[in-house]
Amino acid sequence: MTSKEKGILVVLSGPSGVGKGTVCKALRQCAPELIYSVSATTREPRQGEVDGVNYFFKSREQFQKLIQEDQMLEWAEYVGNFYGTPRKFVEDTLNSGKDIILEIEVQGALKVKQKFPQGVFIFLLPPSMDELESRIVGRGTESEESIRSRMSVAMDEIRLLEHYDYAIVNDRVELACSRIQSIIVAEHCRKERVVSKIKQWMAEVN
Ligand SMILES: Nc1nc2c(ncn2[C@@H]2O[C@H](COP(=O)(O)OP(=O)(O)O)[C@@H](O)[C@H]2O)c(=O)[nH]1
Ligand SMILES: Nc1ncnc2c1ncn2[C@@H]1O[C@H](COP(=O)(O)OP(=O)(O)O)[C@@H](O)[C@H]1O
Repeated sequence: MTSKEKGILVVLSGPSGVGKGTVCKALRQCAPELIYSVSATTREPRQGEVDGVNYFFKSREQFQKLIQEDQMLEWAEYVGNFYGTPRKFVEDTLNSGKDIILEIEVQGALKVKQKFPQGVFIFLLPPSMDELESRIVGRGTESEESIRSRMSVAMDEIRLLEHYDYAIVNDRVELACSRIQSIIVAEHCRKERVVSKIKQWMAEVN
């Protein structure tokens, strides 16, 4: 009997405006087999965002209830709002052998790392801090106050890069995308991932 390999949990973090959402959207085209975790948040939907697709939009009370019921794999407060990863979807996806990507901020990523040290942690960097600011401003979704808050936490986030396995500069979306794909392919080839299978072969031979 062969036991099913679990999927790989990939965490993608990076400061606001670096292009996480854009790169994930591009990844959906070039890596359709990758599953995306949809987070819950208390922030207001932006224009065009759809409940259940971009986020599960929740009131603070609903969000607190999810935490109390232990339905969150991790959660964090970011610039005045709560964000969290629904636990069951992640666990079910990994158990079914599929890879899943979580696009989450650094505090949450560190909590995930405690629970899933075998996860793959990727940090997306901007080509420069000036370019980061132009991207947040250029997106046109944030108030001046929100832009200031996001820029002020950006350096603190980048300081936590040491906890990640990989750093990718998002200079061009297609390049960032293919770098992430390459990382996932390489992680699938890690010898640790096939050890259990080899042990099983050995047991069958003996
Ligand atoms: N910890 C945690 N962070 C999340 C989650 N979902 C999104 N985030 C992060 O929350 C931050 C703010 O997200 P958002 O309001 O969509 O703003 P944006 O990053 O400027 O597009 C980003 O760093 C996201 O990666 C989650 O489930 N958990
Ligand atoms: N490689 C890139 N080059 C130029 N602009 C980019 C690049 N990646 C993303 N952008 C732009 O930067 C802005 C912020 O991207 P977004 O994906 O919303 O960032 P995040 O999800 O990290 O907050 C968007 O207007 C997007 O079109």
